[in-house]
Amino acid sequence: MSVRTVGVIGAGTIGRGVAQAFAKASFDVVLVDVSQAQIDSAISQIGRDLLVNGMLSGRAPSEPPEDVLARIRTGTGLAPMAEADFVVENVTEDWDVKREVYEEIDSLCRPGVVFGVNTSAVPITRVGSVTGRAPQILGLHFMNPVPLMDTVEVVQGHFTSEQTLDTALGLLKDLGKEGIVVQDAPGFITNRVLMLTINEAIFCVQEGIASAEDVDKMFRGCFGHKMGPLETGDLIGLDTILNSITVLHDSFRDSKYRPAPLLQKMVDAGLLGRKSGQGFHTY
Ligand SMILES: NC(=O)c1ccc[n+]([C@@H]2O[C@H](COP(=O)([O-])OP(=O)(O)OC[C@H]3O[C@@H](n4cnc5c(N)ncnc54)[C@H](O)[C@@H]3O)[C@@H](O)[C@H]2O)c1
Repeated sequence: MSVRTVGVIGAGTIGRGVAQAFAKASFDVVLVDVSQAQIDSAISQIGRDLLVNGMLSGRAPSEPPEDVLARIRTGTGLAPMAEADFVVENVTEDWDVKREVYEEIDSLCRPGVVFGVNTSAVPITRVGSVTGRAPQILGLHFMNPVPLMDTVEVVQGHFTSEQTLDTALGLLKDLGKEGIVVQDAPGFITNRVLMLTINEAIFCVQEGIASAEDVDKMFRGCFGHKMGPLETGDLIGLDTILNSITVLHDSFRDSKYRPAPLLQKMVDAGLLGRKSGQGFHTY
């Protein structure tokens, strides 16, 4: 099936970036959310981003932002998904919320339409099991901010077909992104490794081995990373880090994923990183 219209469900942090990336690459986009306020905020952020990124690139914009925005239609229910040739779901990371969405779109969308699951930890095979189209379901773990990150973790569920993978990898190429295929496992690759690293860095600070500033400085200076693990944790949100490492702990039942007590304490104190103004660093 050739893809012209992309359905994007969820207009939050990641969904708005996904909508922007597809519209910029000349696809027609239908962006839906349960909240009109989220849609309004998404559309104004996309407009601002298109302007700023155009200026930062130092090149004349290939297209005025209003032309890109004109390719994004919006709605507050799932009904418009009936028009989609390909769907990317980006709703809240809560299995009950996601399950309801998949049950509904499975009956709304044409047979053969592929569903890309954007999730940090929900198993792709489980999503497939609540639909009648498991071969057409795969994970598309976009990174934040979507328009600037050129690699996507593509997750093959137990029943995901090769044809589905080919369709998705081709679409990502159209967005100027490379998809890297991994198998379905808790946290996939990115979150499994990253969360463990951030959690271990938090243990080091807790034990007084080094300050948060020095831990981050070492990762930047010694390894050439753009950001250290604690800065990265602050960017993602320490509540999200705690949630993710807890999912890994529950899934593997392996004590190496136990959350650092200092991480739990900071979340209890409301010190969540950038979004609260204070985490391991001050913003
Ligand atoms: N934030 C990140 O850095 C990041 C990175 C990769 C993947 N993800 C994954 O992407 C998904 C979304 O994360 P986010 O950070 O954008 O969350 P978010 O909370 O910013 O946005 C979620 C959006 O989903 C909407 N929503 C909830 N129920 C809905 C429904 N039934 N129908 C339509 N919309 C609904 C909410 O109103 C909200 O706007 C999660 O599964 C998350 O794990 C997030």
